[in-house]
Amino acid sequence: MNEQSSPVLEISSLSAGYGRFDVVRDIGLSVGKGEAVALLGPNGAGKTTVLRAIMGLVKQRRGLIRIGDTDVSDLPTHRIARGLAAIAPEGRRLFLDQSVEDNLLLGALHLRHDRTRVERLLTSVYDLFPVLRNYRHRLSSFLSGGEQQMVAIGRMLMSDPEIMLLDEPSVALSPVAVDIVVKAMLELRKRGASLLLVEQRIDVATRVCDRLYVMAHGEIVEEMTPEIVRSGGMSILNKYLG
Ligand SMILES: Nc1ncnc2c1ncn2[C@@H]1O[C@H](COP(=O)(O)OP(=O)(O)OP(=O)(O)O)[C@@H](O)[C@H]1O
Repeated sequence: MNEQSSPVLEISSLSAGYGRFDVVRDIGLSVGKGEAVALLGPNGAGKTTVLRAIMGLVKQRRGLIRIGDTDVSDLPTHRIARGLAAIAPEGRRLFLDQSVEDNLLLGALHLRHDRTRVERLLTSVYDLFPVLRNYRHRLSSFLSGGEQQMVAIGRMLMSDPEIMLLDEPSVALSPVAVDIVVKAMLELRKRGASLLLVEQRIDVATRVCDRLYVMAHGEIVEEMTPEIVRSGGMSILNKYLG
């Protein structure tokens, strides 16, 4: 993390899970303002659960989650989604029977009384993904997987959040679409966004992020930088990722 900036997201001693079971335990991590951080790990390690806990989507959670100056540990999802955190979830979760623009506007529901701001945000999404401007009135079901991922990222941007959470945005996409998504994340970084990216692809995580946390069996087991990965850390990552 950039030493000068105070973290935009700070998690300490987080345990969370479903039913009676904690699937993540004693998680501590931070994301600085303007920083991009990756959560890597094998299937079932608990990465998505950490993102869901930040959004308040996992009922059973203990520990501290702070976004900016706000303790969100006990806040309901609809409060967190009002500009504190937003997620581009695994599987995208679009309303496929709705147009591209209607899906985007769903991200800005809490801003609907500020039409100027909503228009500005829409413009910024269409500048990031120009193809969506052409498809704005098209049903989302007619889009390719890559285009649907753009809508999911765009919907996240529409809430103008302090921290953006992306859950495996590269999964099941063509190489060309992965490249577009990576370039979009790099552009978001240029715009000053703070990102927490769940990834299985080490190449995507190292291209986009300043730091990488590795999760296994519900715990954070390593923290490294892309430089460390490139200078020998790959063998450590392979131990966990297979
Ligand atoms: N809604 C749920 N109810 C019960 N258990 C769940 C639920 N969602 C996830 N789990 C379990 O929690 C554990 C962690 O899942 P999670 O989705 O957080 O892992 P992940 O690291 O994101 O993996 P993947 O890459 O496969 O998505 C898994 O054992 C999973 O089966």
